[in-house]
Formats: sequence, C-alpha cells, structure tokens
Amino acid sequence: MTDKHTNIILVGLMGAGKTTVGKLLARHLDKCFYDSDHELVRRNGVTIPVIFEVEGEAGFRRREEAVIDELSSLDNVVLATGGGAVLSAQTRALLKSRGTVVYLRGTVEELWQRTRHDRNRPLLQTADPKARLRELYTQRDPLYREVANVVIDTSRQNVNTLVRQLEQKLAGMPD
Ligand SMILES: Nc1ncnc2c1ncn2[C@@H]1O[C@H](COP(=O)(O)OP(=O)(O)OP(=O)(O)O)[C@@H](O)[C@H]1O
Ligand SMILES: O=C(O)C1=C[C@@H](O)[C@@H](O)[C@H](O)C1
Ligand SMILES: [Mg+2]
Repeated sequence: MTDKHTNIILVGLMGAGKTTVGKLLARHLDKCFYDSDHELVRRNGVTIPVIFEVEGEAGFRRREEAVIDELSSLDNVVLATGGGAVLSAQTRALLKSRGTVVYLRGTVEELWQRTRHDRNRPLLQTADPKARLRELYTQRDPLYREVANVVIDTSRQNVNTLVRQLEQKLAGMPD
C-alpha cells in the first residue's frame, strides 16, 4: 500500500528545478529518485521533442499520465514530474493521494534564464519563448497550487539551500 508521506512529488514549470532539486533531495532522504521525463525518454528510446513530433502533445500527455501513475504507486520515492503533468485532472487527483506534493515556484524571468539555452523543451520552440513561458505560468500556477501541500519559492535560492529548506518543511509536517 502507498503511504502518503513516504513519497515526495515535485511539480512546477520548466526550469523550476524539479530534476535538479529532486535528485539531491532523494540522496539526502535516502529515497529513490525518478523523473517522469527521463523515464519516458528511457522507455521509448527517443527524446521528448521526437515524441511531440511523432505523436503530438496529446500523445505525449497520454504517455506521461501512464508513467506518472506507475511511478507514483511506488513507495519511498522522490518523483520529479514533467512541467505539464498537472494539466491532467486524473494526474492531479493521483498526485494528491500518493505523496506529499511540493510546488517549486519561480519567477518567469528566472525560469526563462534557466531554460533559454536548452532546445529540449518543445513547448518553448516558438518565436517568443519567454511570452510562452509567461502564458504557461498564468495557466498552470493555479493547478500547481491546487495539488501542492508545500509551496517553495526558488527565486535567488541555490539548490543546496532549497533542499535544506525543503527538508525542514517536510520534517515539520503532520503525519
Ligand atoms: N535554484 C536554482 N538556482 C539556479 N539554477 C537552477 C536552480 N534550479 C535549477 N537550476 C538550473 O536550471 C536548469 C533547469 O533545471 P531543471 O532541469 O532541474 O528544471 P525542471 O524543473 O526539471 O525542468 P523541466 O520541467 O523542463 O524538466 C538547470 O540547468 C539547473 O541547473
Ligand atoms: O511544461 C511542459 O508541458 C513540459 C515540460 C517538460 O518537463 C516536459 O515534460 C515537456 O517538455 C513538456
Ligand atoms: Mg526536469
């Protein structure tokens, strides 16, 4: 059975640090780390842009929903989810029931600085990627907040500080 408080699930926009913070947090808490994006790439043997190209965003979302269902049903994991995972109502319900959900929040400016040189994010391959990021922020911030038990502001915080802060918050949470 899945014990709600053995899993930590990270949500947030592209560049929020879910993968980076998640890996370090898992090491500190002695939990296994999974990343839904990495798992999709590993299982399908192609990059995320290729999945988007071949199956469209809808195809990617179906695969993402299934892999998050599977990974979140494990115990004692830190799970970094893809930035758009919360678009699925089914996934939102699942995440809330399967772990302590942490929203890593960042300003659009910072998220932009962290993602601008990376071509691996198909949703940002537009004429004005920063404006796109702003739109995604407006659309998704309420969804991240809806699922989150904890909201962490990542602005001007290095990864080590964030992990320490997160560990303290998690330790202080009721069972
Ligand atoms: N708190 C931070 N301060 C400075 N740089 C950071 C911070 N968190 C992450 N980064 C950097 O920002 C980039 C994006 O981080 P990361 O890949 O962990 O984001 P993500 O939330 O997993 O994004 P995605 O949803 O696209 O997978 C990386 O180069 C990482 O080193
Ligand atoms: O924000 C999003 O919709 C995405 C974020 C990434 O983590 C990947 O899951 C993919 O690039 C889509
Ligand atoms: Mg990531």
